[in-house]
Amino acid sequence: MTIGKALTIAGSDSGGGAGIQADLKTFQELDVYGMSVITAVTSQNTLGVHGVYPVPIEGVISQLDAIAEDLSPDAVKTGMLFNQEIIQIVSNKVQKHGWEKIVVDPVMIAKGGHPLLEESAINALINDLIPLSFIVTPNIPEAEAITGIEIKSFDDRKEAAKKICQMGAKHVIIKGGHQPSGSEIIDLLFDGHDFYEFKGNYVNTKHTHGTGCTFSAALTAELAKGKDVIEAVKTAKEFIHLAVENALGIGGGHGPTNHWAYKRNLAASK
Ligand SMILES: Nc1ncnc2c1ncn2[C@@H]1O[C@H](COP(=O)(O)OP(=O)(O)OP(=O)(O)O)[C@@H](O)[C@H]1O
Ligand SMILES: Cc1ncc(CO)c(N)n1
Repeated sequence: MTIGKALTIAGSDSGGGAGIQADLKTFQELDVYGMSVITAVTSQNTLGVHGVYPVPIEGVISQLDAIAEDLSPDAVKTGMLFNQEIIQIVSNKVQKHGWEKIVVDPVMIAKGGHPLLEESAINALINDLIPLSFIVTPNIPEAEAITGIEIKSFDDRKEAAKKICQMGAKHVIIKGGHQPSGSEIIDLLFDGHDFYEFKGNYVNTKHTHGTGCTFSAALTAELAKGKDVIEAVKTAKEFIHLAVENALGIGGGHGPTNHWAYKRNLAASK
């Protein structure tokens, strides 16, 4: 039996709804073997971020090298990278080890407003990581920070997507969670030539902690299985939609999504 192998390079969320924890849960649910490089430990719950503790750079290097020596990931995602030094190391190692299917989720700010990336690191993200990416998955504020384009309309989003591909990304998907279009949320994919829209009903809930991480992890899992980008985005959108629709109601703030929902729904429909 061959099994897809996916690696997440991201921060730990003690609350379990976002970051490394969301990524590994998602990989598991999509039948992909999950591995992790932890860049920072965060103390968080559904109410907010209490603290951020970056892993010393030697620790990040050592985790990346240990994986490269023995396990070759079929797809790799990056999440919270926190600072310029970590971004540059990740960029070097990705190139050195010839890892190809790189999904860059340019995590910048937690739902409650706490920064998860130092502002001085945005240039490193643009110069060192985006050019290596197979796909970048910004939300609207992240796309604005990367491109300097203020996104108010769908046309602004298209312009920002073009600019991100010009920076060297093979694909970009600008997610619509921060700007619902009526009763729908539209995620916009650009492959350098064409635009594709992925639509889903907007679910009126405050339980959206980790939606971005879960979406990009599902996308990475599908790429690790060898799916093409359109198929992978379709599955990722379905996965996150069901996860939000069936949120667990855990915690007093922005609760986690339901990582079991996609597989249970699939099993029930058989
Ligand atoms: N209320 C919702 N109902 C349905 N789908 C949603 C909802 N909120 C987000 N999504 C979906 O979740 C995915 C992530 O979108 P979003 O724009 O929220 O990312 P994000 O802001 O990066 O998340 P995070 O805050 O975890 O970083 C997208 O596919 C989006 O369509
Ligand atoms: C560790 C971590 N990564 C990403 C996010 C964004 O959802 C978060 N809240 N925490």
